[in-house]
Amino acid sequence: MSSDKDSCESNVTSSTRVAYVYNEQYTKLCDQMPKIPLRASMTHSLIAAYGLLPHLQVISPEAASKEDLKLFHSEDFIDCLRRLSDLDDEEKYDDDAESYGLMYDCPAYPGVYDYASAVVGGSIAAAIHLTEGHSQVAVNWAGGWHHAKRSEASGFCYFNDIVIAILILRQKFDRVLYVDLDLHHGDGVEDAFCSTQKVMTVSFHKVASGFFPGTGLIEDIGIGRGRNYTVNVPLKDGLTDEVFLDIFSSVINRVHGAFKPQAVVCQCGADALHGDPHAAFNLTEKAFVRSVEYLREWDFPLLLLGGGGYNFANTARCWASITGSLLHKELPTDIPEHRFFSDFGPGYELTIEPGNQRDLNSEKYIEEIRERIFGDLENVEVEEDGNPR
Ligand SMILES: CC1(C)CN(C2CCCC2)C(=O)N1c1ccccc1/C=C/C(=O)NO
Ligand SMILES: [Zn+2]
Repeated sequence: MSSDKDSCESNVTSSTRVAYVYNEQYTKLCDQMPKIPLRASMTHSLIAAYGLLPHLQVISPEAASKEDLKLFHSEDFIDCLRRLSDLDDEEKYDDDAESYGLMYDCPAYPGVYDYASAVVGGSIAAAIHLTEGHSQVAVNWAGGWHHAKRSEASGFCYFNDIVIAILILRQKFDRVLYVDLDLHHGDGVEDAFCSTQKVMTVSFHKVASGFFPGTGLIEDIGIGRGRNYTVNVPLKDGLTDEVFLDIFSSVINRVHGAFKPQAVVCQCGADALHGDPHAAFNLTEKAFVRSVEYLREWDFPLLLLGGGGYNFANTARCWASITGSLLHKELPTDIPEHRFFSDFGPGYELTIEPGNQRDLNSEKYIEEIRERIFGDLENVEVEEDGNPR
């Protein structure tokens, strides 16, 4: 006779369990990223402080091997990053470095190879967890580095963990949907899959003159066989939760109907939040939580990744809120006492205030881009293949 506990445990099936990539060494390594110091620990500590760890299936990652990295990156780029990462500062920059983007925004600071390959290992572990059917949702908040190219670091992204995770999902799922919620265009992932019908990339991001990376225009819809399988939703400063969720749900609904994805990867870069130093959009965590809830409703394998996010307390608030929502847990508004409590002042609350910048996204503008995207999606038709998931 199983006890209540056993029976309640047994009804945690693969479809309700949420896999969560974490181990102490991994998080300490991610904490060392110069531009986001301690952000990984702040996110994990808040999730732990809300008592969510016992409800998560923690998966401990290993660093990606060179073979793993070669699924997407060129060997010469991998070798160069390895070499530069082991040097200390003086003889750091040879002309190789420049051609691989390993200067300026992406310095090959000591240990960057270990950090970047650990993060790829985290997203690989999450993707494998989904292809093996152990859970329907897997989360790697330290992942999401969407700008990295095959042979070039870019925008503070060194190895593209997202592309490699999608390639792994593609070993089992015929059609994979990639959704990018980061403030910046997910150019590295779009470039990797712009000429295939097997991966549809949908990026919601700010477009403005001089704003990085400068790509992701509405007319960029993919090339060759991949034409119409790239979707870009260019948005302007002042975006609100309501306007975002309206365009998000209408576009994603059409994408779902046209592309019929069998697995979804969603990059949840939190630099689109109000309070981020970019000070671009007025979004709160509700925009992210509701977007993920929307994707969750389709109940196919879902991989969630982090990305940008330079107001570290707000980034932790956003990703902890998403994690709570995945577990159908209502999190109390008051931030629990924990190691980083003092960073959550002055309000010490989980919710983020909406920004009040003027919204440059007029109704007319939003209607124009919605109609344009709907028109392009009319050209997408996938035959319902017989393959099981
Ligand atoms: C160096 C960081 C990554 C940090 N950062 C912070 C510093 C203070 C305010 C924002 C940037 O703007 N950065 C960038 C610099 C050059 C090019 C790209 C990015 C960001 C990319 C990104 O977030 N993609 O999703
Ligand atoms: Zn970003």
